[in-house]
Amino acid sequence: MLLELTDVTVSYGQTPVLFGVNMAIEQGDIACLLGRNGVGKTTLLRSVIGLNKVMSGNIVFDADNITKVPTFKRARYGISYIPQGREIIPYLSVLDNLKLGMSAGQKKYRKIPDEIFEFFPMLKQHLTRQGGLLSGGQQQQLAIARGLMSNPKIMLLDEPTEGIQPSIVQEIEETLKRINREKGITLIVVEQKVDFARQLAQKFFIMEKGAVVANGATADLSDDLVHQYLAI
Ligand SMILES: Nc1ncnc2c1ncn2[C@@H]1O[C@H](COP(=O)(O)OP(=O)(O)OP(=O)(O)O)[C@@H](O)[C@H]1O
Repeated sequence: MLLELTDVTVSYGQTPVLFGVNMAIEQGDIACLLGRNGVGKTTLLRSVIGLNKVMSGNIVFDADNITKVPTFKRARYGISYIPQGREIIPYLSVLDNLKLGMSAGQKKYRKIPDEIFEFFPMLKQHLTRQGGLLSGGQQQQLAIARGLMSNPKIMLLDEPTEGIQPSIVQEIEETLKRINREKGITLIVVEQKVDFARQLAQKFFIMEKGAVVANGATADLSDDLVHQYLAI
């Protein structure tokens, strides 16, 4: 198992948000994390990268217990987090935004590796442009590329298709599949769009009220489950 969460509990102040989450991700998986607004999906990703403190339970990554390891060290272990809203630095160039990702990982690149531009050819044409001037879809691609710069084993993506036009969503889906296939990088993707999740991922986890309540192969993600846990 590459990543295993056991009985993970997280609170904001006195308010518990995750109640004993269990989740197991194998090396090479593409897993989607589904659930209605506010059930704790973002909190779960933030706990894995160390931005939310775990009150009880354990997070084991690549055979190491990382529950109390600080965020910067988790990046060195090979965990990359691409937050919702992408968090591109608007006044920095595309190149400088990419370089920000370099320092996070264990292996430090001295220049942007060519493969980044093979996955995202668009970035090469816009290297000197300010990040804030890119379209939403381009910023998302930049955020994923920046996440790759730390040479991760796993990437945690929070709603990578949110607010992005359908043609770019398709492109992002294909690129994520290539990153998984060609680099063997495991992906956990928080997603609202069930169709996108079904096409991208082989496995699903559904959350409800701070816990994982269903999981399995996306081929078995039934309309009943969608209705019960995801329909608004
Ligand atoms: N910084 C915070 N302080 C207090 N409560 C918070 C904070 N961040 C989130 N919450 C609460 O924790 C719960 C889980 O939020 P979280 O963002 O993890 O859910 P989510 O499933 O990712 O939702 P969404 O799809 O809206 O992003 C919600 O009730 C939310 O209001």
